[in-house]
Amino acid sequence: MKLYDLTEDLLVFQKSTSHNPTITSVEMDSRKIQSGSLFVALRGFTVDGHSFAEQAEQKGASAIIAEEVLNVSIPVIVVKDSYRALAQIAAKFYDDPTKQLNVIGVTGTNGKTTTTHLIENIFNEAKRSLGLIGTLYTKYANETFESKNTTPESLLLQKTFRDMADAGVTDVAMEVSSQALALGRVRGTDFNVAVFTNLTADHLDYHETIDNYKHAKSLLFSQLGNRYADELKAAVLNIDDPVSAELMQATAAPVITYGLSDKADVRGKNLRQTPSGTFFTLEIGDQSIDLDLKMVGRFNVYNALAAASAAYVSGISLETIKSSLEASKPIPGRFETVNIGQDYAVIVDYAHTADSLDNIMQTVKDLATKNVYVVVGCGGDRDRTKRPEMARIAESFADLAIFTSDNPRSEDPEHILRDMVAGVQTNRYEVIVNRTEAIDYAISKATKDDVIVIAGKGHETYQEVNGVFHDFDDREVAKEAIMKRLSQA
Ligand SMILES: CC(=O)N[C@H]1[C@@H](OP(=O)(O)OP(=O)(O)OC[C@H]2O[C@@H](n3ccc(=O)[nH]c3=O)[C@H](O)[C@@H]2O)O[C@H](CO)[C@@H](O)[C@@H]1O[C@H](C)C(=O)N[C@@H](C)C(=O)N[C@H](CCC(=O)O)C(=O)O
Ligand SMILES: Nc1ncnc2c1ncn2[C@@H]1O[C@H](COP(=O)(O)OP(=O)(O)OP(=O)(O)O)[C@@H](O)[C@H]1O
Ligand SMILES: N[C@H](CCC[C@H](N)C(=O)O)C(=O)O
Ligand SMILES: [Mg+2]
Repeated sequence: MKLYDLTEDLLVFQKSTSHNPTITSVEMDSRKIQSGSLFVALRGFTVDGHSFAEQAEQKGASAIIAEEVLNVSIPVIVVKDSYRALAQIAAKFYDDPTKQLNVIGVTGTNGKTTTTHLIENIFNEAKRSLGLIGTLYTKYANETFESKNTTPESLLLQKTFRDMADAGVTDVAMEVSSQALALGRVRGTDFNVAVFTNLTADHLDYHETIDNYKHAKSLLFSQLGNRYADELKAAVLNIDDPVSAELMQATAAPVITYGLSDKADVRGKNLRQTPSGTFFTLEIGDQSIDLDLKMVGRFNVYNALAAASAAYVSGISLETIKSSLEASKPIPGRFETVNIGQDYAVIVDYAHTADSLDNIMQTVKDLATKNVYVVVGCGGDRDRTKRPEMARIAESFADLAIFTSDNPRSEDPEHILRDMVAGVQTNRYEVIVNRTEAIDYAISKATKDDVIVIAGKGHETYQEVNGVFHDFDDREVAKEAIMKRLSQA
């Protein structure tokens, strides 16, 4: 593709030459440049991509998109905002793949990974070919790719959509993080369905205020647009979360609501918890069907209702929704049980916000017949305000809370733990900085029918300390501790 064709829709401030080279690839990382690449220079959080312009030229780049005039001899197109330009160029270079796909974006503080997996199960059952993009991985056509971000930068995202469309994918379920929305990673993505799970405090290190955070989330709904031609457009909103009223105003698309209240279009009724799941009646308009969800917790009913709504507006029948939700497989690190024959329960869960911890602990407390222990920490270089809150919630539900390290990143683990302990109101807690020792300790205390919750890291297989990713998997550490105890018995 010629440079000018690729950039014809950009708002261009300056062009260094009228030379119009052929572009064979688009790159935002100078290290990946090959002969014929277009390099888009981004000002990042760590480094400024503009400082790699000369390197890009030496490696054979044909042209550069930048926010300033550069001292290179290849064509430079100066734009106001390289991130915006990148999203437009990427969509164009990969021939607008999302025009060919039914794209379902899921946003909200908690439940995105779970909801997208439930959507995947429903679409698989309906024999549609669905691609998944999110925290755990990108997955389509029987292949799985590692994720660095929950929502990738626009360039990788558009390439992924193109590969999906070429592989015969028809529908995509993707997690859309608030950071991705704020940074414009999904500009250029033509969403058909936008789903909102809930909003509670998180990521305030990044967004600073809850209003900014809310605003970032609302971008998914404001960019959803109107329904035109034969294209499906729908905003799927959780009516029981007050933020939905604002999102309803933000979107021009038709709205379908879900929730437990009577006012919802898609309703969950007659909830009944069992140790292995939740029975409820799924009502859509005047249709209703009983459903035996193999997931515990009221919050998972919300996730199921969100997934059911997205599937319903995409044309999938209630019967298919029922059978696929009933057969849903466990999601890695989400209420994942570690069971090697011990007589107490060990649950690994990704609750790393106050609201998710509250939900998971409430659910466990409702089901437990004996003592409940929780091992939990908070990530470093992340929202500090959630630390005392999470500690308070942990000790309020558990008979004993063991506070430990999550991913300390660049922070002193003792300092993070001090922030947590500032929130406690009882003495039902202990502090053990080393996460392996904390898990060992919890397991050494358990007796028959007790429940141990290990929260915060879920599926993660590493612990990040000062930029180094050490192998660490709560499920493996718990298994070893249980085995050690069983062998000593
Ligand atoms: C704060 C943030 O969002 N950072 C993202 C950002 O990194 P960055 O700004 O530090 O990039 P940088 O290293 O400064 O590089 C700037 C530019 O120079 C280029 N470069 C760099 C080096 C070089 O030699 N040559 C070169 O050209 C880079 O390719 C880049 O284009 O761009 C990277 C590439 O797209 C992202 O992977 C990275 O996400 C990091 C890993 C991150 O932790 N992000 C978090 C905040 C995030 O986005 N989280 C949400 C999920 C949260 C949730 O689910 O709860 C997410 O969607 O993942
Ligand atoms: N609808 C929900 N409401 C509140 N808490 C939830 C909900 N669904 C899941 N959780 C809790 O939040 C944790 C994370 O769930 P999930 O991974 O689905 O969310 P997420 O939005 O993808 O999170 P992240 O932004 O970190 O990727 C779960 O392990 C569970 O404890
Ligand atoms: N996407 C979230 C995940 C947090 C997981 C938790 N284990 C932590 O490290 O804080 C974040 O990066 O804030
Ligand atoms: Mg997720």
